[in-house]
Amino acid sequence: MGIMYRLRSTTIKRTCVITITKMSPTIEVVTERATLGEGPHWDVSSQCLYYVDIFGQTINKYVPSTKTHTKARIEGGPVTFVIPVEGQQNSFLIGLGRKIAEVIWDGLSETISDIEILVEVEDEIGLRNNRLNDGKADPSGRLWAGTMGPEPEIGKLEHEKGTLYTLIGRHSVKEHLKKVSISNGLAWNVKLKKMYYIDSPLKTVDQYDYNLSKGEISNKKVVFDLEKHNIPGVPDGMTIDTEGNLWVAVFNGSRILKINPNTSELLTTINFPAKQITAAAFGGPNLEDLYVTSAQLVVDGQKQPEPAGAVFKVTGTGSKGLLCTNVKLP
Ligand SMILES: O=C(O)[C@H](O)[C@@H](O)[C@H](O)[C@H](O)CO
Ligand SMILES: [Zn+2]
Repeated sequence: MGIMYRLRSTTIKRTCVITITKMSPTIEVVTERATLGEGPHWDVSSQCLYYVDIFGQTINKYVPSTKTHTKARIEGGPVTFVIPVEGQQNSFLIGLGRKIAEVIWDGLSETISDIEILVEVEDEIGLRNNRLNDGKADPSGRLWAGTMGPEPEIGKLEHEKGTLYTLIGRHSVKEHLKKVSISNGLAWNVKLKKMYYIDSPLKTVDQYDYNLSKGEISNKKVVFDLEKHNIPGVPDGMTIDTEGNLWVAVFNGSRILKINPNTSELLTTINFPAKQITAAAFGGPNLEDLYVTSAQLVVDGQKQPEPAGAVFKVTGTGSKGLLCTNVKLP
């Protein structure tokens, strides 16, 4: 964005030349179509994007430099997130139904080479049809992941049955929020000591005070309300840029919102040729490319046309992302 002023300094009168370069992001489809693409994570060391197809039950890798896409199928339930384990090649934490597991994958084969279940949550009567959803590592590498209630048909959800957890030991979790409906977007601002969180059906983006060393949240405050802005759909995944602005995917809203959580302002909207936009992550050599996942879920008998389900690469947003943190196994 170039703003240029030319001043005639000798007099009070001034000539002002203002050049405003309007931001014009370009959107490109970079992968084949998933059923429910989710959880994009940029891995700096390998310069590639990892993401999941929740209902396709795959973990996926996209390498921009060679434009190659590989995936491995995992049996045992919906695969809800995939995050590389810090310092351990080929090792990832995944959400698998109600389980958190460590898998070993070389990023090339169509199958994983090993899996170890670390924890199973909500294994009690009344909660067994829940499943995990979004998961992310906070800036210290601590895993946060939450669940959602049963949704036998898309859009017909049992509300307030989920919980938001952190992984505090290799085989144990700690509860942070109960009565969550669809645990979704997570982002952190270390400088401001905030965590941002989305429980989709609330249609809000929430902020919590965040104690990074203890991994504790408090003091909920709504920082953005989609209904107040007449935005259709529900907020899903999100990511944060270097200026502290949030990039929120809107499921059933065909868009990404760039919002300032400190002023509650809507700064930019990017529209996509797919309705079910699920999540976003900055990647690329300078963390300036925004990778956006989407879905092609059939809602009310309606199929989502091409390219729904693909991963989109957005260039020219004028923003730069914060690093996606890999997970540190406790
Ligand atoms: O994308 C996600 O985060 C979740 O898997 C859900 O939000 C589903 O998309 C939704 O439940 C469909 O209705
Ligand atoms: Zn999501």
